[in-house]
Amino acid sequence: MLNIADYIPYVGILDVQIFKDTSSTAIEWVIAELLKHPRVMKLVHKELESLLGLHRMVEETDLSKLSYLKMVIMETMRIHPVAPLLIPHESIEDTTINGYFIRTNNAEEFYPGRFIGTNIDVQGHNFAFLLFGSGRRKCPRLQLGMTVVQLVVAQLVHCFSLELPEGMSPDDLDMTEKFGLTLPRANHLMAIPTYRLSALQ
Ligand code: HEM
Repeated sequence: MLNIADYIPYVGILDVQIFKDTSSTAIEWVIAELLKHPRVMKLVHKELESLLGLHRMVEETDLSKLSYLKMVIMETMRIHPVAPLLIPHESIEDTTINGYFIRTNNAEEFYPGRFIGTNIDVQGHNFAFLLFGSGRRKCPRLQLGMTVVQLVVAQLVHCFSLELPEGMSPDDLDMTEKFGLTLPRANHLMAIPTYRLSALQ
């Protein structure tokens, strides 16, 4: 059995609290959402396999090609904002504002495909989506944070099939948050890994 929080080597090496808090929180939530949504996990595996095969690990230079994985990470961080004090909002009824249609109540639905065909990114230019803040006080380590989250998630998911502990179904997965300056899982995520890469078997 693997405690995902203990299995984040890049974060462990850099002994910087802010770095550990933000990046490891995001990584743990991404893996939790993937375990909760096996169909999305399959699509991430498919993207990784079609781009890299199963004979080598993901490298930093591969990340720009992993567009579905990036959407999964953005969708996870939209639902579980690492720095939650930028208050989240939700529409309580279907509405149109300045020509933009805003659907009711789908803010909590995990749907990475919502970013397809949009130019929404994490840079803080889209005020609907401010994962790292915006303007002069936005996160100065946005690039580092995103790169580490993408690389660690890509390597974990590419190298291992991750299964929930025996008898637990995706619907049983506890997604309780612990509110504070950051928004980690209330309980660490446990998963059972099996090697996928042929070189590692
Ligand atoms: C997934 C990773 C991360 C997320 C989601 C994140 C998010 C944020 C957010 C939302 C803010 C507040 C921006 C505002 O007030 O408008 C912030 C500020 C800040 N972040 Fe990050 N961060 C991440 C990673 C990191 C890392 C890795 C470091 C340092 C190694 C870092 C250092 C800082 C600092 C120093 C500030 C304060 C900036 C200021 O007040 O001028 N962050 N971050």
